[in-house]
Amino acid sequence: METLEFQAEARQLLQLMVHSIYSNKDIFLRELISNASDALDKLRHAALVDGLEADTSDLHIELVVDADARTLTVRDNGIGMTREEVVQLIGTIAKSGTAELLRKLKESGADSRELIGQFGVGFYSTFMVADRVSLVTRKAGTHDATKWESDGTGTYTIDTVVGAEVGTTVTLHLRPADEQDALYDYTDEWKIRQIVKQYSDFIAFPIRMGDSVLNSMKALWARPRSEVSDEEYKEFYRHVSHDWNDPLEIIQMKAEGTFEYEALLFIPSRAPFDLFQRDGRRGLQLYVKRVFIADDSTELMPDYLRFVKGVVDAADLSLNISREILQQDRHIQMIRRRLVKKVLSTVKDLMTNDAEKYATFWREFGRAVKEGLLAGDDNQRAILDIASFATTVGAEPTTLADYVGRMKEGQDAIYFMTGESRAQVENSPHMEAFQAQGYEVLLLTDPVDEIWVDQITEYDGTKLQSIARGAVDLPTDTPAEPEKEQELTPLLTYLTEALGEHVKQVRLTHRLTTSPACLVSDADDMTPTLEKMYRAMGQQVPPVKRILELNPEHPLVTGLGSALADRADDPALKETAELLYGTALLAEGGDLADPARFAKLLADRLARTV
Ligand SMILES: Nc1ncnc2c1ncn2[C@@H]1O[C@H](COP(=O)(O)OP(=O)(O)OP(=O)(O)O)[C@@H](O)[C@H]1O
Repeated sequence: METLEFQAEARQLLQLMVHSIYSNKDIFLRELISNASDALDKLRHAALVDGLEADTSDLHIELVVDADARTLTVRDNGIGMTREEVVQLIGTIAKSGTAELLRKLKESGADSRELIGQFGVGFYSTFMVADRVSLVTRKAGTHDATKWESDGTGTYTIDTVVGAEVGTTVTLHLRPADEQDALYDYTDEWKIRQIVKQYSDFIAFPIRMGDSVLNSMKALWARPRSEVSDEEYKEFYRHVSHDWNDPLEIIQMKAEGTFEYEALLFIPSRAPFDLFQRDGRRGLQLYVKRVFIADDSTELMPDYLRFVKGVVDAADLSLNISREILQQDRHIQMIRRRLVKKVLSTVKDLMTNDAEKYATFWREFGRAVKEGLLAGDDNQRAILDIASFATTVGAEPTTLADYVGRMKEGQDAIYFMTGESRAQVENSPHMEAFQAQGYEVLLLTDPVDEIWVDQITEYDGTKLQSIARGAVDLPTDTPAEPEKEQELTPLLTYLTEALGEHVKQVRLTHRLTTSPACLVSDADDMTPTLEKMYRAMGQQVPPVKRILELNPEHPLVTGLGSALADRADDPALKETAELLYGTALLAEGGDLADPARFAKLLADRLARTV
């Protein structure tokens, strides 16, 4: 026998369990049954697809209570675990981001129940009700079994045993009941029946206690919506999603005819912590005629809808279909297309009928959904229709349709600006004329925004126009004064030369009202934020020079123009040019290439004025 230590994160999580942050302790049984059900699914699948030799004739879960010994045993004849798997799966928390989440959990205190829902604490929840837990498991296709035991503190023991059946048996040595603390007597058969009915009725395998079967085993997705209670849906959602929170929306679908399938999908009410992690949990469960085929089937949902959870039950697929074939299967592709359309149209309905739910949806998942704008399929328009964006008009996000409805007379484009934060974009000099003349501008600050605006140039016939790229002419601009501007031509030539290292062109603009200058990207060039993003991803991108635009009304600009006419060879001119460029960069929140030099130039100049 060996004594091993729990991994640090696992120990922390266990401690939280022992000190029971869940007010509802009954759920430990749901977790154990859920694991058992998964193990049974896996065994059936392995027998079917991988040709594993195993007895799958009577897959079931068995519950045994012993009031005298104060134990509750949950046994399944599913796939089981090897010794390595026990150490790996039970002794550690493999999921990335968990340490981070645990830290948050500690800090937040009150909110911990919601947060912990994201772990799916699974097996460890047994320590809420038991002071000792033992697990004996034998993997199908192997001979020896493994016995694991722990009191949920720092260590566990592990041993090889012989003579066990294939499958897993978990025995809980129950703590004394304490109903005031919602710790019930889990050797009470009635209590067990009630918990199973409440949380695990839909489990597809019989859950037996003595001679009776405790669950109805009805596939929830196959039952008409009117017959299923909200509670049942919620429990099922928890089973498929491992999310503690209630779903935001339930979508049920049924297709008959040449290709039949049923689907029960859920839109969560919260983004999982791993939504933007590459190894995050994603995909739907796939069944064929009620038989579980695969978990995490990413073939059924595009990546940008990776947060959608649920089950698809297809009638006409082969039971032993492999992952590779799934990806190519015409039927699967067709189902996927329909599911996507349905999810998008459901969100659209929320938009019209339940603004609050829609707002929650977009806040939690909008950033992911916008990735769909890059997917190059025919759903671009549908995604734009359900998207909303921060705007200079009010604190609430707006849809593109609403924006278009508010456009000013003569305005022919949807104006937007991308950047790293709302504050940065809102205060950027590019915004001045738009603000002054009352034009609404969308504030796009998600990294993905930088990319899709490059590919999508219009919405419903109205052009999308960045206010920080290319030349912008506002319909209400005051007409230019050609003579005055002509006077500045030598200055433009001079500055283009003097700042050649930093900018590709210097020109006049009407977009500024108070600032002397700003920087804009050429219509086809990469924006500085995008440049930064590529660099952060480790890609080599050559620095892109931008265009310096000057406000012909600003005294600094006109003054510099006259100074150039009077004393073209004054070295101070070049320094002023550099300061002008530097302030334009700072004003938009950019980074100076040589901050020390800028600071010195500025300090010298200030010294001369005090
Ligand atoms: N009865 C069982 N039979 C076979 N493997 C099991 C069994 N119970 C647990 N496991 C394995 O141990 C892993 C960890 O289980 P645990 O309940 O802690 O988390 P989980 O089921 O992966 O996810 P969640 O934490 O969301 O419940 C499972 O993923 C599974 O591989």
